[in-house]
Amino acid sequence: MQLQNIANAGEWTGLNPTIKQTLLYHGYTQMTPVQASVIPLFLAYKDVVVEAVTGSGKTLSFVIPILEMLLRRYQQDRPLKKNEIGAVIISPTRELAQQIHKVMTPFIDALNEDENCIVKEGIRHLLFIGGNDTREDVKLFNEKGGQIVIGTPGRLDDLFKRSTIFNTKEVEVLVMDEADRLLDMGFEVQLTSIIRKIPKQRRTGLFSATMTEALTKLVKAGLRNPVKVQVKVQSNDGEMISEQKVPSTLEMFYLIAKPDEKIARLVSILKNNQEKKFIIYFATGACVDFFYKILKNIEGLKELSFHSLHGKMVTKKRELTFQKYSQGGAGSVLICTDIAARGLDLPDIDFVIQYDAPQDPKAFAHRCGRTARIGRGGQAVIMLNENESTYVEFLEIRKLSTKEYPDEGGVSKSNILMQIKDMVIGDRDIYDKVKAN
Ligand SMILES: Nc1ncnc2c1ncn2[C@@H]1O[C@H](COP(=O)(O)OP(=O)(O)OP(=O)(O)O)[C@@H](O)[C@H]1O
Repeated sequence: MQLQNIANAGEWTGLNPTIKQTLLYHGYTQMTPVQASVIPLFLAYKDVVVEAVTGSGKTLSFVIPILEMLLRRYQQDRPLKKNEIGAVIISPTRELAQQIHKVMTPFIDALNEDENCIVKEGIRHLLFIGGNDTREDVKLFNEKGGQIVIGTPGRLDDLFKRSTIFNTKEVEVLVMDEADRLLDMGFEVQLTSIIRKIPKQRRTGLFSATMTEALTKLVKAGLRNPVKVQVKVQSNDGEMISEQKVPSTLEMFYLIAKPDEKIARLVSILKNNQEKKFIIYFATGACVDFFYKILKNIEGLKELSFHSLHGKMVTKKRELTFQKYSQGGAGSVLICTDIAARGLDLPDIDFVIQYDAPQDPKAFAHRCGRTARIGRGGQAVIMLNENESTYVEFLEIRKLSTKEYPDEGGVSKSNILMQIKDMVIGDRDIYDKVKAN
């Protein structure tokens, strides 16, 4: 595999004028470094394995080439028939798939509005994710087809197997976003099954901020002589670092607290930084439900607006929560599991708190990466119990965090515990959650 290390941004060149106009309209005046490297490679029909820091613009680096390659095939007089798919994008979570769909929408709208667009029947991108009715998915595709499909691996595999109306023989581009996560989540069987249905003569892209050894197998099975793109990050002292997974505009801290002090420290951070937008990670869905009920009722936090998100919630509720939190400003707090650790692009998050250390060490960087995106600043704190203090060494070795978060005070531990006790006694539902924890 060839290795390309890049650090510089660049001008948008050689793109369809409508696509370029849409980029400029959105204020994307220049390509980010990852885009400057990946777009030309993809357009030169190379397979790519892309490892670039969180929030560096990886999504557009595959969205743009997919659209350009689709237009190109129509220019070459190779249009797609109604039930033929030209590109498949696989994402590990429903939220991320929805986000990719949303990033692509303005480009497709602009192309469809352009009377000179070569795709006269219109370009359609369809979203196929778990939680929705598969019969609706089939109906939707059957009605008008879709040249680009975006989805979660289980649902895509299911649809491609279940119904012969999805013709994948013309797929030219396959993208696996957060590719390492797709494998970690145990989707290897579904990925292999999808890959088998797609022609070998395709372009494939694997994208993530963190790559693992396990991916080597997938790369060997699914990619042909790929170029590996690693985007270097400039550290504060000017050194170029390629192993860094998070941007240098991110300030990272840890704090060590006894179990009975931890919640008071959390309350103190929230109370003392009410002008910020937060995301807080917990280990399980039960913890999320519990802290959601508790935190919003704690004195001093009632002005904040809390939202909760985990995998056991139904899709509609997940969508609604995500939408409300995205629109919320200062004082919005998302309480969630690792379901919201990767890929989600919420540019105005100021503060990431990891109340529970992640089980998978790679999730650390992805969680932190929800803030400080595209040159903005941000802070991230990981809260550790005393018996987890070796985690600090792990962070130091990885050059991730060496600063201890100061105790901002203003909160009495015994008062917080008293409030929680009252809430637990008064609420059977919370009581059950406490027992479950
Ligand atoms: N060329 C550009 N100029 C300015 N902003 C951009 C550009 N490209 C993308 N962005 C913005 O940067 C933000 C991050 O992009 P994106 O979500 O693609 O990052 P990512 O690398 O996929 O991050 P993660 O690893 O967390 O998934 C988005 O808000 C996007 O709109």
